[in-house]
Amino acid sequence: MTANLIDGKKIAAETRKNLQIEVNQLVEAGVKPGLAVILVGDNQASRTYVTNKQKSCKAIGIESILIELPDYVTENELLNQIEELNNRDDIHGILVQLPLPKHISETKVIETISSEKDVDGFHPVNIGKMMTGQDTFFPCTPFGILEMLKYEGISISGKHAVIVGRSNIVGKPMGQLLLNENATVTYCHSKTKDLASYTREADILVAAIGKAKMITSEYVKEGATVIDVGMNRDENGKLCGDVDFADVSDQAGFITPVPGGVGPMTITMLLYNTVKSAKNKINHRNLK
Ligand SMILES: Nc1nc2c(c(=O)[nH]1)N[C@@H](CN(C=O)c1ccc(C(=O)N[C@@H](CCC(=O)O)C(=O)O)cc1)CN2
Repeated sequence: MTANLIDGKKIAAETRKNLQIEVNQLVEAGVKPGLAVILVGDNQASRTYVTNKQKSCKAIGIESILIELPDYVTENELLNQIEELNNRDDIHGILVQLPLPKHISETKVIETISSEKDVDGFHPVNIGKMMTGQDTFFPCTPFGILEMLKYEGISISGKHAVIVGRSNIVGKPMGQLLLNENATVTYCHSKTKDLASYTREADILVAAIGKAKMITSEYVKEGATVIDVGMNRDENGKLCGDVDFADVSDQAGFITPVPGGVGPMTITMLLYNTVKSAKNKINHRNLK
């Protein structure tokens, strides 16, 4: 059997078209959605992601500003910069590209961003709302994965979802979003013993491990949906995921590629959250 490909690029393009219509409507109502992106230091991968985020904003009419800070910026200087953006009326979304240099606390940075402008969905208020099933900004990567599953008509309710990886930005919120959709969720991580005994039970397997091609067909149940969040380089320096795509394609029912799977949806959901924040602003204005 050869798995059905979940084409993230295609789903992202369709979603962005719909978002562009919403942006046009917002502009007509006098609100141009604005996103501020803060990049600290000179990590090449982070720079590429930030450039892609800005290009994607521009393509659908979202105003985006980039604030570049040197890697020796102090934590206080960064927090002051965020406070300034919190107070700007033309900025509806703020994100600080991660990871940050070691002398800066990610927790403090995330907590300083106004929860109403936290389009990354990392603020504890937004995480709490997600955990209690409320509408809010959801973290972009797991939110994008959820949208891909829905787009493909893959049912989630009653299914066993196994998440490999427990990061705050992907693994943990992924499990919560799938639980909210009535999946039975198992979390696995670096200390899990006999990983394959869990992953082979998964109807939906999400690999967010950070190890090139680690998930081979022995880890996958026949017909399972396999979502690859990995972003690694293989032995030839070629971009690859956490899943051995060629091997697992013969075993899975649905599979995402790397590149062209989860990545484009991550950026799309950032655009979605920014538009949502601008819409919230209009709704608040109309309530006054
Ligand atoms: N503040 C944040 N920091 C980080 C996040 C995040 O959601 N918010 N996630 C990741 C990086 N990331 C977005 O920031 C991201 C990673 C990868 C892609 C992507 O489109 N990948 C492409 C391939 C890109 C390439 O060729 O190198 C793909 O999969 O097709 C988008 C966003 C960590 N930091």
